[in-house]
This record gives sequence, structure tokens and C-alpha cells, in this order.
Amino acid sequence: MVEPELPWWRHVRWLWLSLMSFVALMLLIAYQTRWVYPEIHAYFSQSGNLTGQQLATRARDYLQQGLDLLLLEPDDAEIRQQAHFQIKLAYSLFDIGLYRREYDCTLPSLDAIDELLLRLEGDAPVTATHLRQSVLAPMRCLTRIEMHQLDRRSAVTAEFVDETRRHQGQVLAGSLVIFVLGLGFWLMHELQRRRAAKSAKESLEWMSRALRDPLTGVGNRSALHDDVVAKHGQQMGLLLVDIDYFKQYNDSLGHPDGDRLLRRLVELIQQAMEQRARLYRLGGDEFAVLFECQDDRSLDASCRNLVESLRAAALPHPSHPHATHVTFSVGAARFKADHAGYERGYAAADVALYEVKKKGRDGWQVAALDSREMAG
Ligand SMILES: Nc1nc2c(ncn2[C@@H]2O[C@H](COP(=O)(O)OP(=O)(O)OP(=O)(O)O)[C@@H](O)[C@H]2O)c(=O)[nH]1
Repeated sequence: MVEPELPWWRHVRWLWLSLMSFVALMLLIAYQTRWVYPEIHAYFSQSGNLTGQQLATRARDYLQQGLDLLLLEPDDAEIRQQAHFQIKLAYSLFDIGLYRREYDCTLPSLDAIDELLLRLEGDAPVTATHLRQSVLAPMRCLTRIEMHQLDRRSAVTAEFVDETRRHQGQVLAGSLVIFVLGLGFWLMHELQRRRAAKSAKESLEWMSRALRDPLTGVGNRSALHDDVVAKHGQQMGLLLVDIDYFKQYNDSLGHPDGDRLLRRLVELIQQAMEQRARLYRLGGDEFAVLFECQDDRSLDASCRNLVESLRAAALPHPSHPHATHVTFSVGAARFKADHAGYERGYAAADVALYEVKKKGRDGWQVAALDSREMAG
């Protein structure tokens, strides 16, 4: 028996698990993309504003430019004005809450720059000492801020890399767990399916054996009953076939030859009745033939055909009292396939068979059932 392929929907639970693992992965990726990365990004760039190290760098650059100008021409009015502008820019970039809060050099530096700006505005002289205190000291402070901010960035970057690695590990471990669970489930399902298929196959074999005659391979009495039930309501013909003087056949040739004759007769009856009928061995040397049959005439024709086929086969019977060949007797009846109809039809065919035996065997008789009896 070929095991049937599983329909696609039987795999749906396996698909469902795969889908779940996919969704879990997507959620993790979405979590990283939507929350983790923007958070890190925001931390680094402060949403695009110039802060942290970047402001300090720019402030230091403006101070540097101011210093360069003042070193060039400290008394020239135009140069002083340009330097004032650069230093003012530096002051505004330096003067932020973060630096004031976190770096104690910020306030003195801002005061020193402020003082230099006043000096420039008031046309007061600017000496090397002034420049050292008001420009170089704040530049040192800004350099300190810059370096500290850079160190902080590096720490955040390292933390980010660790965090990303941890997330990737979680994603990988999660996928592996889901995959292994799915595989385990599939294996269990597969084992269960195979066990079920095996036991179904065994049951079918036992059922089929229970309905079969082991000697000839045709159905037995239970199979006949099942087939009548399956044909419920239809007009059926039933032939009961019994070998004549089979005891004498066995006695003269032995049981193995008797068995061979039974098997040969099965072939012969099947050929004579062709595809339209089913054959059963009811026990000993008695067979039954069942087929759909609408009238007594075709039932009679079937009986005639069967008896003549056996005569034509001319199977030798050395101890037949009235013939040289095997003969059989056939009793036939039509019936409607339901419980009562079958019982009546079977009894009528049996009586007809008995009549044939009584009249000398090697012949057939169709039971005369009127239409009322047929209809039940
Ligand atoms: N070889 C063989 N013989 C069997 C088997 N089953 C039953 N028989 C024999 O079939 C014979 C049936 O004998 P009877 O019932 O007297 O029937 P018969 O000799 O055909 O006599 P009539 O039917 O009256 O013509 C018995 O001798 C049984 O032993 C079987 O499986 N194999």
C-alpha cells in the first residue's frame, strides 16, 4: 500500500512556528532600529546641534583667530574690531550650561574673555600678559573640555558596540531556540504520523484478512453481508453454487486435489460472470455470487452461462456417480438489498439449490418471488 502524501495544510503548524520565529526576529530588528540606534545617535549628535566637543573646538578656533589678529597689530583699530568679533563668537559658543556645570575652568575663562572684550571696546592697551590670561587660559580650558568630550564619546562608542553585540547574540540565540523547538515539534509530529499510518495500515490488513477466504482469496460470508449493505436499496441477484459429490472427489483424489479444484472453480466462475459480479466462498464447497440484477430472465441467463461454462471446462471427477466431469448445482433468487430482502433472497436461493440437488444436481433453479416479496 502506498502511503498517501500529506496535504499542505497538515504542515501548517510547522509553518506557523517558522512564521513566529520570523516575526520575533523582525521585532528585535525593529526594536534595535527604532529605539536603540536613534538613542545612540541622539546621544552622539544631540539631534544635530553643535555641542560637547564640537562647540569647544569651534570656540577654541575663534579664540585662536582673535589671538592671531591681536598678536599681529594690537593697536590697530580695525584689527582690534575684527579680533573683538572673533572673541565674541568664541564667548557665545563657550557660554553654555553644560560647560558651566561640568568644567570648573569655564567661569574664570568666561570672566577673562569678558574682561578682554571690555578692554577692546574701551580702546585700552592689550599686553602679552592680557593675552596669556584672557585668551591662552580659556583655550587651555577649551582643550580640556574637548579631550574630555572625546573620551566620553569613545566610551559611548565602546558601550554601543558591546550593546549591539549583546543584541545580536540575543537575536541569534532566540532564533536558534525557536528553530530547535520547531524541529523538535516537527519530529514529534512526524513520529506520531508514522505510528498512526502504520497502525491504520495494520488495521486495514486485519480487516481485509477477516473478510477473505484464505484458501481461494475471494470474500467470505462477512464480505457478502458487507457488500449487500453497501448496495442498500438496489435490485440484486444472488447465486448459491454448491459442488456436486465433492466428498467423493476428496475421497478419491485427496484433499490437496480438492483444494486445487476449489481454486480452479473460483477462476472459472469469475471468468463466466466477468466483471459485473462478486464471488464469495461461504464454506466447504459452497460459493455465492452477487451482482446487480433487474429481472429473472437475466438471472436465469447467468445461471445457464455458469453451468455451461463448467460443462465446457470438463474438469475430471473420477468418482462422480452420474458423470465423468465435475458438476455443480445453482440456486438463484433476486432481492432488494436491505436486511429483510437479503434474508428472504438468501433463503429462497437456498431452497432453489436444495430443489436442484433433489432433482439430480448438475443444473440450476431460479426462485419464483412475486413483486410484493421483492419490494419487501
Ligand atoms: N478439499 C477440501 N475439502 C473440503 C473443504 N471444506 C470442506 N470440504 C469437504 O467438502 C465436502 C462436502 O461434503 P458434502 O457437504 O457432503 O457435499 P457433497 O459431497 O458435495 O454432496 P452434495 O453437495 O450433496 O452433492 C466434505 O467432504 C468436506 O470435508 C476444503 O477446504 N478443502
